[in-house]
Amino acid sequence: MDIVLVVAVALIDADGRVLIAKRPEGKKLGGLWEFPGGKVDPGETPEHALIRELQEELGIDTRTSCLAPIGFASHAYDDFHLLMPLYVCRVWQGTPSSMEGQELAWVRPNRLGDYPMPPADIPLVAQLRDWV
Ligand SMILES: Nc1nc2c([nH]c(=O)n2[C@H]2C[C@H](O)[C@@H](COP(=O)(O)OP(=O)(O)OP(=O)(O)O)O2)c(=O)[nH]1
Repeated sequence: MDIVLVVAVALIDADGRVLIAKRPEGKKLGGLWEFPGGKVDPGETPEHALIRELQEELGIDTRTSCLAPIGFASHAYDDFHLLMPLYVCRVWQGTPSSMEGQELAWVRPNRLGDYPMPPADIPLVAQLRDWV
């Protein structure tokens, strides 16, 4: 089974809320809420992949020193094994807005359970709640 490396980030605003984005309907895991991020390209560091994804998806800029790793998901999907480090980030430039049409939501950590997320994310949400 291929291991796919995906990086994700919990952006946390001044009120302690976390940004999640809704995966488009019709796609794999469509309609579920996820942390911003995506696949790490060959030759790319996880941090640079995340900085790139944040520019592409949300139109914001951050840097490696503003990314703190807090845990990871290791989850067997039917067709691949997901390895996904989760970072938190509290400092960025710009205002996150949906560049790719995904619905966005700022959510208190204790309300994340109201938003259906991919199975890989469930243990990560618990780790995030402990951390925030
Ligand atoms: N960004 C992100 N991806 C997640 C999360 N949880 C989770 O299982 N994933 C999965 C969904 C996708 O299979 C993969 C992310 O890759 P991607 O963002 O490039 O995915 P995609 O669906 O656009 O691409 P693809 O799988 O259709 O090729 O990781 C999460 O919280 N954030």
